[in-house]
Amino acid sequence: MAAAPLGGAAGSLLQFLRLVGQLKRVPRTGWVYRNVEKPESVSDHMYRMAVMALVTEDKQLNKDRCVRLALVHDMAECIVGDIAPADNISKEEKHQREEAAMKHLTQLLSEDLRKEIYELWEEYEHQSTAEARFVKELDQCEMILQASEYEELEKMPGRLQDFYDSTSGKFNHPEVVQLVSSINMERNAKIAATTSEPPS
Ligand SMILES: Nc1nc2c(ncn2[C@H]2C[C@H](O)[C@@H](COP(=O)(O)O)O2)c(=O)[nH]1
Ligand SMILES: [Mn+2]
Repeated sequence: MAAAPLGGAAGSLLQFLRLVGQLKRVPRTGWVYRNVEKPESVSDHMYRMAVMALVTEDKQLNKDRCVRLALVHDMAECIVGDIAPADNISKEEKHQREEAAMKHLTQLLSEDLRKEIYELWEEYEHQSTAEARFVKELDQCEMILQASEYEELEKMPGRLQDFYDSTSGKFNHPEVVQLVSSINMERNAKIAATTSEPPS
């Protein structure tokens, strides 16, 4: 006999965690559209962003807040999916869908947690703090790092160039600039090695 769904706070928390768990099964649309084999999930992406925030040396940033922002920033995608620029959905429409999803998700939590998580999402969405702006840079840096790893896995250097073109010039934080420079140096060496190989 199926167990009756839990009522009250325990049931709501379980429902919240089940919804968030769906992020493990939401593939990142940007890779799907480029036919990447076994594209990462949204939670994969957020996990490495949280680690990137965890290892920042910038003492002017509230590191704990950065980790929390990374873990929450795409949480709405467990309900609305991963909306990519190629979907041509307006910023307003995307914001409305994600706002409604975050309200639904956080309504399942206690008042304190509801406020904490919703405010983290709003902070990132509105880019209203240095921490939120830093995490946005991590978002885009993590994406181009992942793109370089897919190019390596598929042995197709340069295939995902548009991810680099669209993020070019968007990095300002010194640690992120350094990381992006390292990613580009390694990637460009691989591209050069391929183009200089004698035809087989
Ligand atoms: N082809 C591109 N896809 C992009 C670009 N920027 C983001 N994306 C993809 C990556 C995700 O699947 C999705 C949204 O990413 P968020 O982390 O912002 O939710 O869109 C791009 O420049 N080119
Ligand atoms: Mn993201």
